[in-house]
Amino acid sequence: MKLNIFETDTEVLASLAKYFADCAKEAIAARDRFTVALSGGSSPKKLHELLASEYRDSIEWDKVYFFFGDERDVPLTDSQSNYLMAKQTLFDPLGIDPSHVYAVQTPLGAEEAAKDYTRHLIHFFDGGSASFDLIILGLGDNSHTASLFPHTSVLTDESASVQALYIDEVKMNRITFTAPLINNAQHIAFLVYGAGKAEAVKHILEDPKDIQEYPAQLIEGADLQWFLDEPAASKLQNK
Ligand SMILES: O=C(O)[C@H](O)[C@@H](O)[C@H](O)[C@H](O)COP(=O)(O)O
Repeated sequence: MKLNIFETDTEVLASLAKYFADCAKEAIAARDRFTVALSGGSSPKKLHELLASEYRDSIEWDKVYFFFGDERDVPLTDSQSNYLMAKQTLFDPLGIDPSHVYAVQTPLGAEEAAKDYTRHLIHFFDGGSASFDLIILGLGDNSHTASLFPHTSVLTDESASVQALYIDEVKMNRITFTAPLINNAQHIAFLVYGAGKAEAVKHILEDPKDIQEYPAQLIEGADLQWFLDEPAASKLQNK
C-alpha cells in the first residue's frame, strides 16, 4: 500500500489524475482498453473535471470503459445518482460514447439491478471474474467505502459480485461492489481530502482490524494507493 499525501486537495487531484492517465496508458498498451470503476459522492467531481480538461487530449478516451463501484437506488436522472454526477462532470464534457458507460440500471429495482450488473460484468470480462484496471474509491466519515457501510451483511460477502441492500444509515437501497470484487482490481485508488475525513483515515490505516466498524479496512490489493491531503492525513501517526 502507498500513501500519497499532499498539502492541498489541488495537488491530490493532480496526482490522482496523472495516476489515472498512467493506469490508462498501461492498460491500453497491454489490452487495448482501460476499464475503470468510478466512485460516487462529491470528492470525485473535481477529479472528473480535471480529467475532462487537462487530460482531454492525453488519454485515448475511446478505449476507456466506465463502471460504477456503487450506486444509489434512485432514477438515473436524480441529483443523487452517481451516474448523473459522472455524466455531467466527465462523460458529457469528453463526449464519451454512451455504449462505453455501464450505468447501474436502477429502474429495474435494486435487487434486479444488482443481478443485471453482475451479469454485465461476467459478460464484459468474458465469463471470468471481473478484474478492473482501476477502481477509484472515496471514504465516508463513518469509514464506509463504495456502499460497504458499517454493520451491514455485505461486509462478509465473499463473492466477487454486485449486491443490493437497504442501508438504514442513509435510509435508501444501495447497489455495491463487494470487497472481493474491488480487491480483484489491478489498481485501487482512494481519493480522500478534507479534515472531516481525518478520523476515518486513522481508523482505516492505523487502528486494529474491525471491519464491521471500519469497512474500508476490507480493501486490499496488489497496488492499493491512497491520495490524501494533509488535513485528511492529520491524525495519522505513521506517514
Ligand atoms: O455513493 C457514494 O456516496 C460513494 O460511493 C461513497 O462511498 C463516497 O465515496 C463516500 O460517501 C464519500 O463521499 P464524499 O466524497 O461525498 O465525501
